[in-house]
Amino acid sequence: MHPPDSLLHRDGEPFYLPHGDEVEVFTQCHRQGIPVMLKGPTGCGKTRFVEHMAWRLARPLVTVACHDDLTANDLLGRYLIHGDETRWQDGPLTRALRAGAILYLDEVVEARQDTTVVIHPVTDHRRTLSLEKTGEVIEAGRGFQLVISFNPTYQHALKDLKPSTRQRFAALEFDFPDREREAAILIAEGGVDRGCAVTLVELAARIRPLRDRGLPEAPSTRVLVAAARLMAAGIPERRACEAAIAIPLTDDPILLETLGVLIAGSFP
Ligand SMILES: Nc1ncnc2c1ncn2[C@@H]1O[C@H](COP(=O)(O)OP(=O)(O)OP(=O)(O)O)[C@@H](O)[C@H]1O
Repeated sequence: MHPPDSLLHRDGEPFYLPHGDEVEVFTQCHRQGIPVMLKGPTGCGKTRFVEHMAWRLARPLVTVACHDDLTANDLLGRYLIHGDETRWQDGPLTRALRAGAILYLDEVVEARQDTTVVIHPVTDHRRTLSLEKTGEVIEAGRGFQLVISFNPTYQHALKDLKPSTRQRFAALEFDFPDREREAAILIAEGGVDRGCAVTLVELAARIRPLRDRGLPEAPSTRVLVAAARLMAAGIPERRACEAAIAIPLTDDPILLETLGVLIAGSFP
């Protein structure tokens, strides 16, 4: 999965504004063949970071959105019937290994533990995968790297990674960017001017503490970018905030009213 063309720089570089040393640490992990875990809330730039790193390291990117029906065979591949013959079709893990790609397993805790175990042999010194169904042993191509993401707030006792899985990864922590960076992202991605970007960031700073008053999720950089894009496209500011920020965040009428008041205060 790659960002739409509109999000690419002219030379194809996916726009990513770093918050620390994550680019250097990831580059070294890639060089040393160390798998990487990205931890952080939804919409804070993890996917964009991987897209950016794949571009920087000139590796293909294979992305899998994990869910609880994902089976080991979905990752490995399966025999499919073509006319009267059966042919093996690689799954994303097998394809990524052969191509020396970066394999990004998004929201990996959603996948069942028996599924996540199939990644073990490719995350340690073996870097090989034994495909029982075809009898093949696949060695990871040069440049192959496994990256997983997870959002610690979604986590509960039944949905955690096994310690033996966790300890195979180096981890990078992500959070919402600081105000200056978030405003710069809204200008670059949302196409709004600085004044509007700063107002949106300040609005988010007022909304985020409402989590203590029952708001299920803090507004992410993603929803701010969406609001900025609607504004840049001519949708009135308050309507853009309501459509992109308030209504997606909650169904609770009292919280919606509070959000409406905060929006009206920011965009009078
Ligand atoms: N540091 C950043 N640089 C550039 N854009 C960013 C950055 N952080 C967030 N964004 C913007 O926020 C949007 C959402 O980020 P992204 O899709 O990477 O979130 P995510 O952390 O992968 O979320 P999820 O866990 O839901 O998959 C991006 O499309 C981009 O517009």
